Amino acid sequence: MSSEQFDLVVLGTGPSGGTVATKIAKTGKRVALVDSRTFGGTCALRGCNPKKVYVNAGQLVDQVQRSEGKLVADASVTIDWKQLHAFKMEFTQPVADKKEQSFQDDDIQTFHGVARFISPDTIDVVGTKLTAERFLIATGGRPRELSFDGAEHVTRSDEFLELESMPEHVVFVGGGYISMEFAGVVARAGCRVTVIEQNDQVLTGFDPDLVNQLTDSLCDQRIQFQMNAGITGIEKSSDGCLHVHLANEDAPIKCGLVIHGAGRVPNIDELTLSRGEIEHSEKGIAVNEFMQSPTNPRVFATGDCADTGMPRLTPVANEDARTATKNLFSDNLEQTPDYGYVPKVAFTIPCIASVGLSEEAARQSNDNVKVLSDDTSSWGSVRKTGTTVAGYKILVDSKTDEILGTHLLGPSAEETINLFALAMKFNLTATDMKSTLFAFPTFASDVRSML
Ligand SMILES: Cc1cc2nc3c(=O)[nH]c(=O)nc-3n(C[C@H](O)[C@H](O)[C@H](O)COP(=O)(O)OP(=O)(O)OC[C@H]3O[C@@H](n4cnc5c(N)ncnc54)[C@H](O)[C@@H]3O)c2cc1C
Ligand SMILES: NC(=O)c1ccc[n+]([C@@H]2O[C@H](COP(=O)([O-])OP(=O)(O)OC[C@H]3O[C@@H](n4cnc5c(N)ncnc54)[C@H](O)[C@@H]3O)[C@@H](O)[C@H]2O)c1
Repeated sequence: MSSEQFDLVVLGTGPSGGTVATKIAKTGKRVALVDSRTFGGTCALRGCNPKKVYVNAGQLVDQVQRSEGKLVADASVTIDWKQLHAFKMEFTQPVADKKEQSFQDDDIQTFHGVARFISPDTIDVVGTKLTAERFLIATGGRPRELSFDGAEHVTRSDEFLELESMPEHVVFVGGGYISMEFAGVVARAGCRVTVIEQNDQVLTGFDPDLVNQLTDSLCDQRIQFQMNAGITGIEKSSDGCLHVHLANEDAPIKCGLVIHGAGRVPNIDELTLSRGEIEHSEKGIAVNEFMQSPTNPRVFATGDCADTGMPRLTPVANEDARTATKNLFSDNLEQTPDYGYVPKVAFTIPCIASVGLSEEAARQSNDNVKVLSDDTSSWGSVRKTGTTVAGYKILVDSKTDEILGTHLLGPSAEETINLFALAMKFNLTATDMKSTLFAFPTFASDVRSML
């Protein structure tokens, strides 16, 4: 077994690991970077970026179809899944080689394989021992294991993004981000969709009233919901069809594909963390406010694998990375993350977005909550797009004028929410926002009418 010594070994090449490796290498430290899959991580290869290509296709078809007889004369557009996949590959295919080359250009030594701790200061990567002064664990997340019979027939999100055709009927397990985003596209591709959710709301974490407005509109578009539903098993018949059995239904749902959208968990099982004396739980690797392991101070963790209590999103992974970069070789640990108010967007059709407190949380912590809300589907800005689903809910402290939370549904919600994240981070009041001139006609200019 060969062995090598580094200042820093980074596990994972996603938004958090790759960034830290590059920044520390530029300070002259000897850095190694390990990944068990192709270089680039989830966001660039199997998450945000390729997903957005598919969502763009779905949104385009949706808008054209809604605009027939208004903006366009003929709405006969279709999604060719094979062509869409090929277009997605234009974005994902070059990533691994480009990333690895750029790491190597920065004198980072790259390793391929599963990293496992064999002691507090050494990992093994397929037979090579890497010893280091510091480690950064940034191994991300993976789909939660499903416990029902036939779970092996469920297609994971990364496999979904490699498919070149869609069957007539697609079932999604879970009604969170992944299912609701992909379901919108699959439906616009002409397939029938069933979303099976174990709870009584899909898209938990978003405003329930806006979610209901969204799901009501989706039900008209070949998407059906099975709420409070438990899957007891999936069987595959000899003709290749899948039969999804639900606890509360006699007849199984017959479909061609079942997609996993039932949540992700920290990807830490293979790391043999106990041998590295690294505290962890099912919520991820324990870290203090400096992103450092409390039980092995040479180890830091960032992104989806770290137990920070933050949403598992790319901007959070980026902020974790900024924090870890500052602290890894600092004599005085000082840098803590500044997450501000993390905006969340589900790229449904149309998008739903949120930043700050929910109405329920705001009312629990504040007696002066003023709720500003409306269905904006009749507003001119929305009608001009052909969209029929839009709304907002803004929570303001009636005494201080502070914006406590903002929830948006409709065209450009994914962009407009960032205005509120900025305003809330820098303590702009509702009156400050209302008195700001925004270019017209834009969706931002609606903000003045909302407040
Ligand atoms: C389908 C999908 C869509 C998403 N869309 C969005 C979105 O629109 N917006 C958003 O903000 N977030 C989105 N996310 C979440 C986002 O991708 C993650 O929050 C982000 O990638 C986390 O970055 P990370 O650096 O923590 O880990 P990752 O990007 O997951 O990278 C971890 C890397 O570690 C490697 N690794 C794992 N185990 C080992 C090991 N033992 N040894 C060596 N290497 C290992 C993996 O191969 C991987 O390359 C999406 C996720 C998915 C799955
Ligand atoms: N736009 C974005 O920012 C974006 C997009 C995709 C993924 N992500 C990230 O990836 C994570 C994982 O996404 P996800 O959609 O898999 O999870 P999720 O946590 O968003 O939603 C999972 C849903 O599945 C349900 N569920 C779990 N087990 C079930 C079962 N056996 N039967 C029926 N329902 C079940 C849960 O009740 C929940 O509603 C997200 O939490 C987020 O961090 C973000």
